[in-house]
Amino acid sequence: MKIALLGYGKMGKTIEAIALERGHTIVLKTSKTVNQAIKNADVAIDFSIPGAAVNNITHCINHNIPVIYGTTGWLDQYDRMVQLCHEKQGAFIYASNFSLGVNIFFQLNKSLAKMMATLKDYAVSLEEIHHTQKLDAPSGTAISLANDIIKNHDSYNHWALDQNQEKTIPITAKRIENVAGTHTVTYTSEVDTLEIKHTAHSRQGFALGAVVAAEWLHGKVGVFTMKDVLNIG
Ligand SMILES: NC(=O)C1=CN([C@@H]2O[C@H](COP(=O)(O)OP(=O)(O)OC[C@H]3O[C@@H](n4cnc5c(N)ncnc54)[C@H](O)[C@@H]3O)[C@@H](O)[C@H]2O)C=CC1
Ligand SMILES: O=C(O)C1=N[C@H](C(=O)O)C[C@H](O)C1
Repeated sequence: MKIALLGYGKMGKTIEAIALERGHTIVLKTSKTVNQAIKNADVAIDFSIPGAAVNNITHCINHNIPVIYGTTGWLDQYDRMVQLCHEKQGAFIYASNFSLGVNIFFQLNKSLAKMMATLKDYAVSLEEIHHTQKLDAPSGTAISLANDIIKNHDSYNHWALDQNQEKTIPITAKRIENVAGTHTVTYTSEVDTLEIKHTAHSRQGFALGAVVAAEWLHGKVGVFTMKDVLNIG
């Protein structure tokens, strides 16, 4: 496949190495506004900045290029981009986290939330830890985990960063040098604590997942998720 890399930073470079290993060609790598060279691509993979989301996705969809979208921190525009994709019969996958491990963790989190929903003595909280260059907080993955708890546990209807309020899942975001991404979901009662945790050892898992998603999306029309790609859940 001919791949356009939108965002050629830490993730863009890791994806490039994996894509080349898997026999793909990189026809465009940009860290600025998308340019005309994108017309030669079979698929675009975007790991850039939140402020570029609407422009980059719109540009790809208008040029009929399928989009793998990994950038986090722009979800207020998600429904608008989904609508555009349907209107133009494009192809689009957004995932807050493309790694296989986290997508299994998402399933565990949903099952655990269903089990804990009847156990009113336990209070849930989330913690995410990332490297110090990260622009958004809380992480996209933490937001996905919180939203999945809200859908499956009737004691909660909101999440909030660093706030303890009624019916609200508190999320703590820590920034520590060189941490690729750690997410912990904790249920605490008077008598004990129950925790599930995912620790990324590097960016390899995110990058491999994004390339696998691009291979899967090639030739398809519609809006999909990593659940479709991995056939889980
Ligand atoms: N969904 C997932 O699995 C993962 C998502 N991410 C997300 O990916 C994004 C990028 O992460 P990193 O590579 O660590 O950041 P980074 O800062 O290393 O790279 C971002 C790059 O995008 C460039 N850029 C700025 N404006 C642009 C534009 N308009 N078009 C294209 N590129 C532009 C920047 O110059 C920079 O080179 C973040 O939002 C992060 O949260 C990161 C890891 C995994
Ligand atoms: O910025 C990062 O690095 C990461 N961002 C994603 C997120 O916001 O959840 C995924 C991963 O945790 C790494």
